Amino acid sequence: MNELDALANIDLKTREIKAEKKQLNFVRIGTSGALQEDLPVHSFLLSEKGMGFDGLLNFYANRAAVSDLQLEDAFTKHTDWDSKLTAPYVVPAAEELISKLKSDATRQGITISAPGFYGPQGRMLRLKTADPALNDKISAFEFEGQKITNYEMECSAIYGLSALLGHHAATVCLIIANRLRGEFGGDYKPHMKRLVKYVLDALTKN
Ligand SMILES: O=P(O)(O)O[C@H]1O[C@H](CO)[C@@H](O)[C@H]1O
Ligand SMILES: O=c1cc[nH]c(=O)[nH]1
Repeated sequence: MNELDALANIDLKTREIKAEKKQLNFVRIGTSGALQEDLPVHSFLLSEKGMGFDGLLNFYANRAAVSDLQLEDAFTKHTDWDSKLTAPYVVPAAEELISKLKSDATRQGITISAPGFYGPQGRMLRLKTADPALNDKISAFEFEGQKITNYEMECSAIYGLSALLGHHAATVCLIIANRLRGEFGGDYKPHMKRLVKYVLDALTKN
């Protein structure tokens, strides 16, 4: 994100920040695991908010200005969040992109970006997780009608840095597994092609 912003908004010869800033649009197309039982494998999930378990945005000044602090507070209380973990941050997607990408073909929700695929998403092989009930608490969480729908690993950082830098971002993921139903989609490439076409069509119409 910083590199892409630098290409647009820093004069690389003089190393000065340009007076007039260019606003970029970022749309992440990814894969994700569902955290709600009614979210089918191979459905398209549009992330209205990104919730970071990675702590990235906490390193930046003014991060509160772009964050949904009420939702963060409700979530940390609901999960009895361990203070030794990084504080979760929540950043909304750009409304302009959400309205272009939202349709009957998408479901909307809050997406958690985890800093790892195993423990940070509640998966256990030989190692047990610190709070084995965390995924159940996440699926049960509701704030002002909003629910957490899925796990992946990049959305929240893209939303957070875009918002701080004045860019627009959205994420649409193909659901490739439903953790609650124990469903795993197998070869998802044809469905990913469908999603890429859907996003390109939605962004270029009108
Ligand atoms: O969405 P893509 O880029 O497929 O990446 C997803 O798959 C990786 C985990 O296997 C994570 O990076 C997650 O976000
Ligand atoms: O469950 C999943 C699926 C894809 N990517 C993730 O990070 N988690």
